[in-house]
Amino acid sequence: MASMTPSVDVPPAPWTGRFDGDAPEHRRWWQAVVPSTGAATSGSAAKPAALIGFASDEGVRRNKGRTGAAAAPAAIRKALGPLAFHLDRSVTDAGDVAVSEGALEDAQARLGSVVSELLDAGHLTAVLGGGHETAYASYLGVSGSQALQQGARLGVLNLDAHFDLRDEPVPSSGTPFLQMARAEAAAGRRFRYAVAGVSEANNTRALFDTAGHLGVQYLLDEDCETDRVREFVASFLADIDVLYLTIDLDVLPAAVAPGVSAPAAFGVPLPVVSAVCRQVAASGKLLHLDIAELNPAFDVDGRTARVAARLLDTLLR
Ligand SMILES: N=CN[C@@H](CCC(=O)O)C(=O)O
Ligand SMILES: [Mn+2]
Ligand SMILES: [Mn+2]
Repeated sequence: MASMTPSVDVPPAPWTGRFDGDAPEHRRWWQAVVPSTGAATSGSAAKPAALIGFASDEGVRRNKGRTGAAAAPAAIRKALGPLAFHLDRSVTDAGDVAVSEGALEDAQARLGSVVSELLDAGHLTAVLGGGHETAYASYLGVSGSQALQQGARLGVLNLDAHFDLRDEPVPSSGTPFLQMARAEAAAGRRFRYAVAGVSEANNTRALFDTAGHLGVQYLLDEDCETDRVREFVASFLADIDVLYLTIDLDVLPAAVAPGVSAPAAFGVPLPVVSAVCRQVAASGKLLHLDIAELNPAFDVDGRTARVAARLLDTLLR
């Protein structure tokens, strides 16, 4: 008898999409995804993937942004459902962790526990955010996993127009990577953090200084041409054992990703972001990923949700 993974607030709901038939050659995501039992079961060689939603607006609200990201997990599942399923791995849906009445820290801790548990059961975990406060919850999950406890060197790669290294009294969508830096220092580990797509115009001198002090490796949006990003990512991957990839959809140009809190005037082109996803997926080092900052209230005909779904499909190949 299948049981729900403990600690989620919203159990997995049925997926929907176009129906072309029951045979394997007709399969789409909505027909392939099964509700999570917490245990990893896979008939194929690749690790099974587990999707977990983080229905959170609280980080963006605290960061003075445009709220609406709590509706993103459902919007991403809706965009993924009709896509043709070409994956070599099985995919389970663990449902959502939700933030209630401003209790962000509690929800981040709970999502962290769910992620650790799914990682330790042998899954490739993928969180559907939520604002970028999702990243600190992801980090809690990754840092609590057996892989890290056993000494694996973690790298955090962020595709984002922003550093999200704000030094604020209250955690938000603007602070997750400074929170990680402090937690890694407290654990006596080196914080390996790289950001591709940083917009100089949208990060203050103070944020660049913090990045400098922390030894953050970054590439500006204007320098994100495919070969250069490929080299940047390859050199980051060379120095780590396991990767946590986080995609803030505002790394993309506003025309491609209008449904975010802070749309990018410049942005990194989708083919470049997609190439990074393929590179990361092929590296064998991807431990965990998340996709953050989708805001369906500002989306145009589901454009941003479709991009999120397409990138997830690429990453889980
Ligand atoms: N996740 C948030 N990132 C940005 C938002 C910037 C903005 O709202 O303009 C930040 O805090 O820097
Ligand atoms: Mn951003
Ligand atoms: Mn961000």
